[in-house]
Amino acid sequence: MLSSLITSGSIVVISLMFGLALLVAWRRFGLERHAALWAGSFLAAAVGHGLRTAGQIWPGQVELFATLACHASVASFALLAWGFRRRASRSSRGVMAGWLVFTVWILWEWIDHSQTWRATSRLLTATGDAYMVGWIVATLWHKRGTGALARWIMIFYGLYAMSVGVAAELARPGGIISDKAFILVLSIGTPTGMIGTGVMTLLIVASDLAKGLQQQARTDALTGLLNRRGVEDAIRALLGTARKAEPLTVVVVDLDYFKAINDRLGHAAGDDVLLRFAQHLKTSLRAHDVVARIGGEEFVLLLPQTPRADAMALVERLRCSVPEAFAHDTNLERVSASFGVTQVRRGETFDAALARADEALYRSKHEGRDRATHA
Ligand SMILES: Nc1nc2c(ncn2[C@@H]2O[C@H](COP(=O)(O)OP(=O)(O)OP(=O)(O)O)[C@@H](O)[C@H]2O)c(=O)[nH]1
Repeated sequence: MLSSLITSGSIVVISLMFGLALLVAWRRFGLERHAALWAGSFLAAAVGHGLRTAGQIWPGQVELFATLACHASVASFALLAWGFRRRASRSSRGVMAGWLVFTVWILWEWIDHSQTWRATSRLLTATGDAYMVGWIVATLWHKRGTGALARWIMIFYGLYAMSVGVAAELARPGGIISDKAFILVLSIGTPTGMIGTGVMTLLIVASDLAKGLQQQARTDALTGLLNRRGVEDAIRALLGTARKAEPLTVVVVDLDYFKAINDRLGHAAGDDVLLRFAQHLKTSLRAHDVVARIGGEEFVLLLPQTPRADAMALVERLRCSVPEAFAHDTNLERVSASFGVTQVRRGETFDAALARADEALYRSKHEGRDRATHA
């Protein structure tokens, strides 16, 4: 009695700790809703195992507590699966439908209260848990990294849920194993599965946070384009192909007399022009071209597989389209941009190519702006 109280009490503490850790992470770091659902999953598990513990303390109510614990277990797995579906932006209808079916079914067994209701409820709970794990594994099936680790942990958890179902079946009154043996399976498997899942969800949360920060570090906050660090990463990937003799063009673009826009209309209007200009660049280029903002009103374009003649034709079209893009805005005088264009040479660093493109841009500015120069 004491040892089983200690076991179920420890499971309550473990699930509470993971639930609270996820809840705090969700609130503190402004995480997406799936983290809250996972926190809910562990808190529901804590409630479920709390009810089991309560059943041991008040044996008179053991059946009521046991059936409520079955509901809490299915709810816990359903919330976990719901979190995974949400994180992957996939529909949770299958999870919800399963949750409803198993809840009603377990409730029905309780109301029916046949001789075998308890064993059947246990079997239903284990099947419901395994069904939810099935959704999680299916959601993670093609994921790499932490997704692959999570998939394996969940496969083991699913196998464990199934073994609980089998044990429940074998422990039916008159079955070949005792109720004690069934409880033993639960006491070993549940804390193991709980710790595995808890560590896994926290790892996923940490890895999502790290990815978000990396993304932020590479992104320009105003325009959402890549920033200087982002473009350096992009060029590193592209230079590999440029070395294989595919022409890679670097273009530096700078808005003309931008200071005058700021001075006349204010900084917010200047920001709006930068944002619209960024969108114009993005929509004017091909999907595999790279657009980045590396300074105040200075942008960089990387045009892979684009030889000099094609690059100059493209840049010329772009240059002519800039005043048109702002023509409808009566507050603005003619908006134009200057361009410096160059090809990345074999074995050359990005900084060297950028410096040459900058020199070409300087010449465009010096020769009257609203023009493109190749270097
Ligand atoms: N609104 C806004 N202005 C910025 C931002 N970053 C830099 N600037 C402003 O951009 C202006 C750039 O001015 P200059 O370097 O003289 O360039 P310009 O007026 O465009 O002149 P040319 O480039 O020679 O044609 C400065 O007034 C900066 O304060 C920004 O994020 N938002």
